[in-house]
Amino acid sequence: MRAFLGLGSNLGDRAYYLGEAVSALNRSSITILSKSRVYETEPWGVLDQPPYWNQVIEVETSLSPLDLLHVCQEIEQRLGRVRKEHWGSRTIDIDLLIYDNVVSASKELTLPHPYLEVREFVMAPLREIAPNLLLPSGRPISQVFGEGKVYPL
Ligand SMILES: Nc1ncnc2c1ncn2[C@@H]1O[C@H](COP(=O)(O)OP(=O)(O)OP(=O)(O)O)[C@@H](O)[C@H]1O
Ligand SMILES: Nc1nc2c(c(=O)[nH]1)N=C(CO)CN2
Repeated sequence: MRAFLGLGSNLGDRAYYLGEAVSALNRSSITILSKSRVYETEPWGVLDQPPYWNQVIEVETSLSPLDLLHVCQEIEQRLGRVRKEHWGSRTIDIDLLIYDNVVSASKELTLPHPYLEVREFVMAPLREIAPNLLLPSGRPISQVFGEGKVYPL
């Protein structure tokens, strides 16, 4: 199945953390189909934190949504992610944005990602690699812009 993952980092060597996360995802059960450019983005939600670097990748995977989530969380742990405040700074964050047409609303995994369409740090890289995507809301991605300024590196 195809899925889109959102990567973000705003602590430490952001390029290192994004690069390590992408290469850690390129494993037996996950094939990376495409990667967006990296974008420097203004913090969303909690504003007084360092700017992020964000990227979106498209993958093909045989993993279930939950197993894919757990792989992402394992990579976050390995890259030293420490959860302090919600939406706070982190070395690396890997979110499941979209997984095929799956809609799930469990606390552990909500799909599509609940903030997908309101975050320009997600929409800009996603629009770059999937310009004809029809969003879960039914709107074409070319017509949907989230909040926040983004600057492609
Ligand atoms: N689509 C999803 N992708 C990633 N995590 C999810 C998703 N849906 C629910 N979660 C749950 O959200 C919990 C908190 O994740 P995390 O701390 O990364 O949130 P955040 O990245 O700070 O905020 P946000 O989820 O708004 O991006 C995780 O333990 C995970 O189980
Ligand atoms: N620019 C930007 N802002 C954020 C980000 C992020 O990845 N990029 N992640 C958050 C929590 O997931 C909260 N705010």
